[in-house]
Formats: sequence, structure tokens, C-alpha cells
Amino acid sequence: MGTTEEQAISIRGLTKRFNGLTAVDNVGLDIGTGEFFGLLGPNGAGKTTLIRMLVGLSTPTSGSASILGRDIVRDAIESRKLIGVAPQEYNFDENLKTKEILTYHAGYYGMPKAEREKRADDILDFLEISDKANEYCDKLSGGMKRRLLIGRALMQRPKVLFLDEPTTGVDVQLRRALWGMLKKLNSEGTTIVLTTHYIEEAESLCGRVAIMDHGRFIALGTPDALKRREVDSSRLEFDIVGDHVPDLTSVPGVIRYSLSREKLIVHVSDTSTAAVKVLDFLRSGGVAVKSMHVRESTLEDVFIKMTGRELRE
Ligand SMILES: Nc1ncnc2c1ncn2[C@@H]1O[C@H](COP(=O)(O)OP(=O)(O)OP(=O)(O)O)[C@@H](O)[C@H]1O
Repeated sequence: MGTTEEQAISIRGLTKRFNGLTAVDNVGLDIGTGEFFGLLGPNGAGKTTLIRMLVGLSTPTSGSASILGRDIVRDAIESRKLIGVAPQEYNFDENLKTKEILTYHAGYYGMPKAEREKRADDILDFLEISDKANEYCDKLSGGMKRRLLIGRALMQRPKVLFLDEPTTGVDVQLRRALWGMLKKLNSEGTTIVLTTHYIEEAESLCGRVAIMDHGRFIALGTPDALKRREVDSSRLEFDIVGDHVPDLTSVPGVIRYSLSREKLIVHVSDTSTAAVKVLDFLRSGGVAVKSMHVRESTLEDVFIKMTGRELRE
């Protein structure tokens, strides 16, 4: 991939240091236009710092990056016009009402009054908070504030949308509703970059993800490819009676297994065929099986395999 305009984001050797701490460490990446890209990683991995540099809120210590061909430092004003940002923390002026937050914001971007009124109405409608248009924003619930943060980022019709943990603290139902809204925006052509702790969020939304740890990308690819490349495709968990089983490695599809306290975990390459074979093998070996669960691998498994730690401490 080149570094020309077809890239929504192009990053080269980007680094940020804070008094001896390297928060983002020589990162390189291209994100194509129209991608839905996820940055996944534990607290302190450097996700927010990376986004803050890309959106012009923090100056890189070294390296470079561009948004649709505009350098984030040299062409900062141009590049900022192309993006929308929903930060992790609410930062609304509490003296403003919901709709005013949107119209004032678009005013900074020089949008004419009639257009910004209409745009704000459309966005409130899209985010299903039209009935709160005239409420003061500090009266809104957490979930409504989350939607408003996204709505504000959409006002200037960004080509690239940055969302820093857009669903933190919202309930499962709203999270799914927000996912639907974000998918729609992406399908209409907006490039989206989001950071998240939620594995299901990255897996459900993102075409590609980068897993970050200690300021670096430790894995990059589609969620499926990462799971295939980095971990066994799935594992079977059996509750059995006793602490002995015949050697399972002779069963086709079995990669490895472990047994402890009557819990047998079998890593297999193809769940659909291996599950039945393992079960038959155990039964013919005289092992009483109380229950069996299939657990598909997740991006969390990828992270654990690569770092030996869990994503959420
Ligand atoms: N302004 C700052 N001054 C000093 N250190 C900072 C500053 N901002 C971030 N850091 C440090 O840089 C590292 C990366 O932080 P960052 O917020 O980018 O991580 P993150 O992956 O976004 O984490 P989280 O998921 O908690 O938001 C952390 O060790 C953090 O303490």
C-alpha cells in the first residue's frame, strides 16, 4: 500500500514520549478509506495517545502521519477539517442544551446557520435523541451523552471518524443500538477508527484490528485471521468423573489437551468433527462425561497468547 490519498490514515514511525515513558513506540500503519478499524488493548497500552496525535491534540515526539494525504503537523488545519472525534470523557458545556451543543460545534467549522440547524435535527433523529433536543445536556443519561458525543463528531460530515471507547459505561442494549448506528455510518462511506476494551465490540464491528500493548502493535489483521493465526480455532471443555483419560492426541483434530480437577480442556482445529470424535473416544475409554461446552476463540485469547496477560485487569 502506498501513502497517497487513497489511504484514510497513513502512519510512519509515530512515537510519543512523556518524561521518559514511551506511550506510543514507533508505530506504522495504513488504514484504507472506508475501513472500520479497531485499536484494542489494555489500559495504558497507548491507544488514546495514538488517537490524540492523529486528531491534532498532541504533538508527536517523532515520526509522521497523514489523514487523506494531509500531514497531521504540517497541514494540521486541513487534516482536522476531515475528521470527527468523540473523546473518551464527556466534555460538554453544561450551560448548553443538547441541540445547541451540535449547532455551536458546527458553527466553529463555519457551517451556515440554516444548514447546521437541519444537520443537528437529522443527527438527533439518527441517534434517537430528538426528544431531548431542548434539555440541558447535564440532564441526559450516560447513554444519551455517549450518543451526543458521537453526534457532535458527525456534525461537520467527517470523512474519518475517531471514537475513543464509544460504548464505555452504556448498557448492553444501547451498546448494540450504537453498533447498528456505527455500522450504518461506515456502510455510507465514513472511515471509522475506534478504541475499545470490549472484545465483542471489535469482533462485531471492525474489519481489521490492531492489538496494542506497551505502545506497540503486537498483532494486526482481520479478527478471523488473527484468531486463526495466533490461537487454536476453538476449545472443548468437558466435566468428567475422575482424573484420568486415555491419550487424546491420537484423535484426529486434537491439538493438545489438559486435565485438572475433573475438568478436561481439549484444543481442536475443527470443532464440528472433533467434538463428536473426542466424545466417542472418551466414552469408549470408559470415561464418564457430565457435560461438554464448546468455546470459540476470541481476540482475548490472541492477546493472552501473545502477552500472557488478560485484556481487562
Ligand atoms: N499527558 C500525559 N502525561 C504523562 N503520561 C501520560 C500522558 N498521557 C498518557 N500518559 C501515559 O501514557 C501511557 C498510555 O496511555 P493511554 O491513555 O494512551 O493508554 P490507553 O491505551 O488509551 O489506555 P486506556 O484504555 O486506559 O484509555 C500510560 O502509561 C499513561 O499513563
